[in-house]
Amino acid sequence: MTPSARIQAAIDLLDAIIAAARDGGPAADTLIARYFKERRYAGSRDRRAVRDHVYDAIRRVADRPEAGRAAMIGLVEAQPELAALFDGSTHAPLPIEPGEAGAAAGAVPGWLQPLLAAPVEQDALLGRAPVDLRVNRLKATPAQVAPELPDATPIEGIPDALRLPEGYPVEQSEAWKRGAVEVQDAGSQLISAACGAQAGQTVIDLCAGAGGKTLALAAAMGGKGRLIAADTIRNRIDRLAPRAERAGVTCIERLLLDQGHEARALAPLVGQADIVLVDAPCSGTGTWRRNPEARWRLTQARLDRLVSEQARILDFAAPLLAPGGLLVYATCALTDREGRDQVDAFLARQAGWSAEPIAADMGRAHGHGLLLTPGHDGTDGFYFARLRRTA
Ligand SMILES: C[S@@+](CC[C@H](N)C(=O)[O-])C[C@H]1O[C@@H](n2cnc3c(N)ncnc32)[C@H](O)[C@@H]1O
Repeated sequence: MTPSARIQAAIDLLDAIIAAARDGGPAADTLIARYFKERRYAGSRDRRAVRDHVYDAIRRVADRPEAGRAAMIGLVEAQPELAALFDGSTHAPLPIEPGEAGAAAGAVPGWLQPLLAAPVEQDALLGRAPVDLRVNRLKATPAQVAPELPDATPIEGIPDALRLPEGYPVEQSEAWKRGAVEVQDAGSQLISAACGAQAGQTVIDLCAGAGGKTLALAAAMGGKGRLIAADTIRNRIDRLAPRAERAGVTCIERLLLDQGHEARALAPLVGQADIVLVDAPCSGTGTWRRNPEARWRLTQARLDRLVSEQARILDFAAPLLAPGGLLVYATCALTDREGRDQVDAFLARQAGWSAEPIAADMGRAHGHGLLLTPGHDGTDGFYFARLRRTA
């Protein structure tokens, strides 16, 4: 492909990504993979170059643009050398017309800016994320892993965390293959640690997804106790099985919940749990470093739905705790509605609960919980709180 044809390919892909973001279609990565599957003539350098153009354009624009061409012309402002590639030759985009505007640059969609927690450094939300690892204590110690991953550095404040540079192919390392390390953002590791899970306890990971935090909880429990990983999406929870096998974890029970009727499957667990982790579905505003197109998908209506779903999940989570038990509420969101205010509303709604301070060397206290941000902590953005059942 010529450099100009790569620009046109990026424009075509951006058109598809914009439509998918508007209509709830596939993720950008899926669309890019499909696009190249149908174009075998594109070599690996073409693919990399097109992908870089696409993601540079996505990162630069906060509000979903009208069209791929506007997004790419916007990128020309940041990368003026691209302007000459709009030359109208075969497979190339037409020249940029005088006065033809590109999409405006920005980090956070305008409507969302006032909703983000005040301490959030908004410009840092689109930075490049490193590869964070959690050393799996069931298989190794950080000291044992260090010689296998000489590029890894420790992360202060999180004893089992290591950090590698962005894009490091960790899955090719022996340490990863034998399950001695898991890829997990340092912020996620802090949330699992805040659960304080111990061997022999009954622990429920209520929104377990593919089990990133479940595996961390299992390691903290030394692989002993009752650990239930629940979710409403079967293929997410199914992905946990091979991950648990690689990590050497055998104590996990997987539980598929029926959306809207979760209490049925959870009934035998009422009053049983020492710890329940609610890692709730959320706007993902803290994960834009890895998923910048999420900004083009989020709407006020979707945020409203997420906020009420989080409250509903908290309400069916609460009865699962034994008296004295701990509910950890977490989101990878940085809006106060999903974090601080959600916790305040829970405490106001439910009698017999109190928030506990969180002892951590990272983050900032915010309301009853802790706020982690890319700008302040170098982690993905999270909000989490520890809520104790007192009665
Ligand atoms: C933020 S993700 C969890 C990520 C996961 N804990 C991890 O560490 O990798 C939220 C999860 O909540 C699940 N979820 C959504 N609605 C739910 C519900 N009503 N009950 C339980 N899980 C739900 C979603 O399917 C999704 O997997």
